[in-house]
Amino acid sequence: MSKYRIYELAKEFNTTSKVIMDILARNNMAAKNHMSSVDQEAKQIIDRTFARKIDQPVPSKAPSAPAAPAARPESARPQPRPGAVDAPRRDLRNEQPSRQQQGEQRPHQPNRNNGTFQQQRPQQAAQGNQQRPQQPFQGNNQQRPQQQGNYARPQRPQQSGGTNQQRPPQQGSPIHSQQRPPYQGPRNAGGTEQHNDNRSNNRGPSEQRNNNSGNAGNRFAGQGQQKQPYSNNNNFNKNKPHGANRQQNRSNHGGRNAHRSPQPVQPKVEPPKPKNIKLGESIIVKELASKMGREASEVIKKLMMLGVMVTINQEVDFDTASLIATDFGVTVEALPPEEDPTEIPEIEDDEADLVIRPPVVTVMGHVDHGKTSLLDAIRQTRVTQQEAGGITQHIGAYQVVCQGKKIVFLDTPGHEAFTAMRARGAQVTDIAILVVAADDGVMPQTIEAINHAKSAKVPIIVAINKMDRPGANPDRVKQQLGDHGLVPEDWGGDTIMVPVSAHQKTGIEELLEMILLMAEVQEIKANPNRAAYGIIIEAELDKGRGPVATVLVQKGTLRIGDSIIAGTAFGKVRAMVNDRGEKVKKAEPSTPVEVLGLADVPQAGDILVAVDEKTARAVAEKRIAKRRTEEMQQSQKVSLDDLFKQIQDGNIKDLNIVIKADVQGSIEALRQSLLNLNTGEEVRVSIVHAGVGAINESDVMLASASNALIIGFNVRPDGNARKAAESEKIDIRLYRVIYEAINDVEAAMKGMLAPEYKEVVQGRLEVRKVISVPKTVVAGSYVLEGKITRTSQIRVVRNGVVVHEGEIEALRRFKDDVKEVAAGYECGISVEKFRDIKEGDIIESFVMEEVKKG
Ligand SMILES: Nc1nc2c(ncn2[C@@H]2O[C@H](COP(=O)(O)OP(=O)(O)OP(=O)(O)O)[C@@H](O)[C@H]2O)c(=O)[nH]1
Repeated sequence: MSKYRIYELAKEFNTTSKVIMDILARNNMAAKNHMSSVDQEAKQIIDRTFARKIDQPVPSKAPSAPAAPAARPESARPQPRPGAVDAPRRDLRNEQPSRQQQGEQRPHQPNRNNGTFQQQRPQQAAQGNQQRPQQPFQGNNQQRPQQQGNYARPQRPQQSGGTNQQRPPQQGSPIHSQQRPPYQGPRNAGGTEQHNDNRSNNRGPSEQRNNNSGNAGNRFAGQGQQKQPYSNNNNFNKNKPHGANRQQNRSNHGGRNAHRSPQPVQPKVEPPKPKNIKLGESIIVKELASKMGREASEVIKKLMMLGVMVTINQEVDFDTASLIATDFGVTVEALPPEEDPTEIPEIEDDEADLVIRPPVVTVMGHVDHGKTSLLDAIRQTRVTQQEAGGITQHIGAYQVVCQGKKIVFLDTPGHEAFTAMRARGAQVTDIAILVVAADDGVMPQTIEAINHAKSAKVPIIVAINKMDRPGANPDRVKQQLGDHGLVPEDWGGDTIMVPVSAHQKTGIEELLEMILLMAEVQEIKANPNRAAYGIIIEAELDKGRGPVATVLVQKGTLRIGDSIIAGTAFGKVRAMVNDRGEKVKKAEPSTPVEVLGLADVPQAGDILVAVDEKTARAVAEKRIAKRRTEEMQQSQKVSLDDLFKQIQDGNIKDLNIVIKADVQGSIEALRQSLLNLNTGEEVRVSIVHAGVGAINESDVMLASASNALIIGFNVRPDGNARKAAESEKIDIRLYRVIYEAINDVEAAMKGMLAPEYKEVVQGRLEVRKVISVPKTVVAGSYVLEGKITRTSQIRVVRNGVVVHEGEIEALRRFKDDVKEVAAGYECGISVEKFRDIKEGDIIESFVMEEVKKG
């Protein structure tokens, strides 16, 4: 008969000897100690006990198999409890083959619950063993669904510091579950006994308060069982890792909440997610997100991925917004552009209504290459000579006739100061004549002119001027132009180049023919039968006639009586004068005319449109309001405070200027020249306002608000403006020569440039005697080192602390005023506005020297 020692059995079932002895004791088989031997019958009981445990169902939703209990330290293992040891069963299973190999008689698994052990312990059976006898061994705890709810329930982790004993059996109720955070791990870090985990139940006497083991466990299980059938299986938890329990507990919460949730759970309302949205030209990120039913952060994230860094309140343009929307699977529809109340919608002309019109030509080129001379030559040969009796009027543009066809020349000879005007000229121009002096060749402004024409997509005809000059070298000019993309026709290129002499009036005819040829090729057309549309070439305030604007009509026909608007000026065409000084009743496309009747002086480059009177007035008012706002915003940017602070901080300073002049051309010249002074970084010229006409009170008030000076060119301030300027201390400068104005401003800027100073200490003196005289205090001092001069700045230092800094009132030796006292000499000093000088004070003399910039 086989004998088995207790400790051997314990080892075999991977448990303690005490567990084995307890099992045997319950079966009336006493064993003294772990060395005691037991017989085969006892071995079978132990076998059955542990085999039955294997068969006990395990919840189906239990997490994946926990770590083998064998891996845990002995101390962490559960105390022996009858029929409740889960740990060994796993090992037992693992060991089954070996036992079978040994030929052990194991009870048939399905029937093992009917064994003696079960029958002898009805209480145990009530805990669940009887309820699960029929379950076949699955070999997988997870396939045992019924146990899930019950085993987990008593194991719910307690709140930190809590004990199971204090808890009612319902401690794992949904309310508790909801109130507790799902994981209390960190709080328990110092003592796992706070877990209501069965693993910790048997760690020590004190910890057993918290556990469900032994009677407590059974009682607890029993209570649970009364409510729920499988509560006894709480013991399974003993071998579950913390995580598994917590996870299980969490999974149970939902289920129980579903049954008895006292608090209604608000379903999360998902914002609607439209499939299609409409977008304007731009949209704020926040709005875009809400339109798509998304979180702004999602949109920002997508934008960031596109490399667009924006905040929630920033705008993105239509294209960017469309990209983002597409990314979210939302289709985008473009909203029609919002109507700008300051804009007048342009009329689209029907192709069939277009007829040939004269080309508009601009003459461009470097300084002194002969633009004016060429224009004069053309005018003289074509206007004054051919149009007998016609007196050429200088209105900024004129028409010539060649081969019975008209050509319009814009009379805007170039100079650096006219760059802005010239750029505008290129926009109204059909053909650009580039004047290049045959002797001088291509110069910087020649290249600039080429670029202007190219950017305006205006074809260029080159006039190689001054061909009469001895140094004329047209081939060199052609070569230089070739380097800039203008290859002459005779060299295989497509640029027409005509050698001319403005002086000798040679080549003019050929040049005009070439212009007509190009106009033909370009098919320059316009619809004359519609409301007039043109550009302001020049505008001025005429003493007798009021505002006079030279208009180049581009489309439609302008007639006397037409209601017109140009920029902020509106009115009715009262009279029109052509370039020959003749009064005309209508002006067709490509006709330059002087227009009288506007209420205000428009700006060069403004678009003139003929509209009904009501619209003209309304739009003009809106434009005036818009301009005022813009001017206000501009002037607000540079307040006195800001300027002062910027100077102090050494930041960029703004020299604000208001320009008033007699004609628009002068304004443009002044503005451009002044802005060209903005080469350095220290002072920036800013034109806050520019207008035609006398300097008025409102100009002074604007200058006052924006800390600006006023430059008047060929204009004078009126009486009110003078008074206002006096009271507001506004500097008004009046000029008759543009360059004088520019020179003055340049000088003022240099004066304004903040010079950098550094302190240079000259000497140190010691105050040895203080003498009070009726009006001042004289400090009898000795020059310790260096020197002191009458113009030195001084600082009085007492015990290392500067008590005063200022200037010298008097510097004397004996009774004579002196300019300078050197080291080793005595002198008498009185300090300006400072009488508190004391014996022993040190006087430091220093000067501030400007740091020369390289
Ligand atoms: N020999 C000669 N001299 C010319 C010819 N055309 C112009 N000049 C002279 O060149 C100088 C400049 O001529 P302008 O017509 O004033 O030149 P511009 O390009 O209009 O000059 P800005 O208006 O200052 O840009 C004047 O002294 C002209 O007399 C020419 O065909 N032959």
